[in-house]
Amino acid sequence: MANATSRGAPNIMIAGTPGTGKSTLGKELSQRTGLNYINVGEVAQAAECMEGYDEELQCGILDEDRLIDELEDVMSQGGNVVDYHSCEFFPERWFDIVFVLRTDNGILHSRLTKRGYCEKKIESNISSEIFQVILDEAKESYAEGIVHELPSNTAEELESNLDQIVQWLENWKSQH
Ligand SMILES: Nc1ncnc2c1ncn2[C@@H]1O[C@H](COP(=O)(O)OP(=O)(O)O)[C@@H](O)[C@H]1O
Repeated sequence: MANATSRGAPNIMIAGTPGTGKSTLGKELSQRTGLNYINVGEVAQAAECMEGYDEELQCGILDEDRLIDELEDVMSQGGNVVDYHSCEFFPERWFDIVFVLRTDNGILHSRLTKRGYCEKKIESNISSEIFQVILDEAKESYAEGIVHELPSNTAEELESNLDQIVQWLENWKSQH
């Protein structure tokens, strides 16, 4: 079974409420570091890992077991940046570090409005962000010290987050 010591490069999880900037950060990080970017929502669609549709929240319902099977090989190899809103159902052994992006309510509201989400979906996501649902789930699911909260409101914060993660990656490489 692959673990951090047998992987040639680390696996990084980028989690957070929709609209907090996961794909913006994840894609840019991949470009700067050469890590493989995985958008879990897109993989799930392409590999038909959906098991229905939530009419109220207007989103697909993920078949988590199928998705995990689908990603197992690539995750075992290491060197991935994984973008998905939640991370509590992934195997803990997959990730060397988990970042949870956080965005102020007003900013998040305007990003989700621009995205064309219905009011119910916006409210549900804003309330999830207020109650830091994703952050708490991540903390409950991964070892202490693995989960890090990152502010994601401005271009300056994006740049600072990228710098911090690139620095962490350099340290990881020098230690493995
Ligand atoms: N740190 C940031 N500062 C300002 N705008 C951002 C930041 N991160 C993301 N955005 C913008 O917010 C919107 C949502 O970002 P996105 O990466 O698609 O979020 P997610 O993948 O979490 O749903 C996009 O329009 C993006 O350009």
